[in-house]
Amino acid sequence: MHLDIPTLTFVSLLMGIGASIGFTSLMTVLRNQTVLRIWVASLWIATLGVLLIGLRNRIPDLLSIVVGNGAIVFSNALMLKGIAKHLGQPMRWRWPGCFVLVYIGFSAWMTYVTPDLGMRLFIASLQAVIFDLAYAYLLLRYGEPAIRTSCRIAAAIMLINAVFFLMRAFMSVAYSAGQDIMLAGTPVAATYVVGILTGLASYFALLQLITERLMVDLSRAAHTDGLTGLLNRSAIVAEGRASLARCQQRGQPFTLLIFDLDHFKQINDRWGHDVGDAVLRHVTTILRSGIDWPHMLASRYGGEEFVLALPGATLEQGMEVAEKLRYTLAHSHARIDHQSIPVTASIGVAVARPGTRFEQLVRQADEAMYRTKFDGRNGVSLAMADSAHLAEAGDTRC
Ligand SMILES: Nc1nc2c(ncn2[C@@H]2O[C@H](COP(=O)(O)OP(=O)(O)OP(=O)(O)O)[C@@H](O)[C@H]2O)c(=O)[nH]1
Repeated sequence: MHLDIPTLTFVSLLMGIGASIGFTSLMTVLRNQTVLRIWVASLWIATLGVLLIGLRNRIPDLLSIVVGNGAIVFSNALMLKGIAKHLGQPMRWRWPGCFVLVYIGFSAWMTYVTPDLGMRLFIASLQAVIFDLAYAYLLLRYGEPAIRTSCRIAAAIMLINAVFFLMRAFMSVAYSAGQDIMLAGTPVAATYVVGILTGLASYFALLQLITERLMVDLSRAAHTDGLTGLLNRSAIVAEGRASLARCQQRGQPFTLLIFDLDHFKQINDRWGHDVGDAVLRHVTTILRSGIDWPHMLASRYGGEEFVLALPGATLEQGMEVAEKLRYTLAHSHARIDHQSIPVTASIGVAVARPGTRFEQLVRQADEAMYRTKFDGRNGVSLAMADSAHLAEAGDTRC
């Protein structure tokens, strides 16, 4: 077996074509993954670059060296853009764009003005090192905890890539090669073999990034309400049960609030369902910005009904939170399409007793909430058992 550079370039080309086809077919299934589109474009452009470089001596130098290397550096910039997008970071084209242009200019200079294969190889390797370090930096710096495993693995592969390209930058080129990379000699050929392996690892790293992101997105979608982003009904029941059990084990109190928007049907009937939806989002914003309780669980339980679980909150603290919520909602009209829509809520509060199950607590708070509706809405009521408890203690709030 003779692993010369043309053979290795051909293997790289086949691998690039295979990976590009594979990622393209994946894109047809995962249509809404815009990141995948960017990476697919990057892979095809890199493959084109390898093809043009591989056709050295068969096509003009302008195409083989300048356009070929330009395609590779542009594909690297696209890969960076995709990684930034994957991590939810905006990336402006200014610096990567300048880098690409300077690199292309340099390739042309080193081809036509002062031809120097060694220097060309050195700079080409250095640009790869810079991009690999940039990928790894982004992945380690901005990978959110939920997708950290795939980010760390990908970053490790990119760092190995960077080390490999750094070694290639200092490889000596055979004297007899002249300006032809295909004759650069055994040390450079050996780096091609390593490059094929690390390239393969990079494809798997991309797949892993996409897979972990999809799993996190799916799990989030299964737990959250699409309109408000709050927990959905089944998620609050599951998480509420666990939270209540923890509080009961530690002997801590646990209070639950249910609130239902008043006359919500009238909002829908008068302004339409879109405005109704916007009102639900407005209520969510008030909830998120106005109520700050450690480890609070907030959920849209049904249509215009919300549940708040307050682990560690006593009855009195739960009542305070409920009153604050009622007051804030009643004094913050939803401003939608230049209209000011008054929003009030009827709230029910229940505190867990020893052995109370989460579902029981929800039922008790729900009954209290219906009493608020009955009493004229825009108010707070306690569950029966809790009212009796407060009355015994001489508190008249119930
Ligand atoms: N816009 C919008 N409306 C919803 C959604 N889910 C449920 N609704 C509407 O919420 C309204 C609830 O009406 P009702 O149960 O009569 O309650 P209400 O008008 O708030 O009256 P009270 O609860 O007695 O104060 C219905 O018109 C539902 O169509 C939703 O996701 N978006």
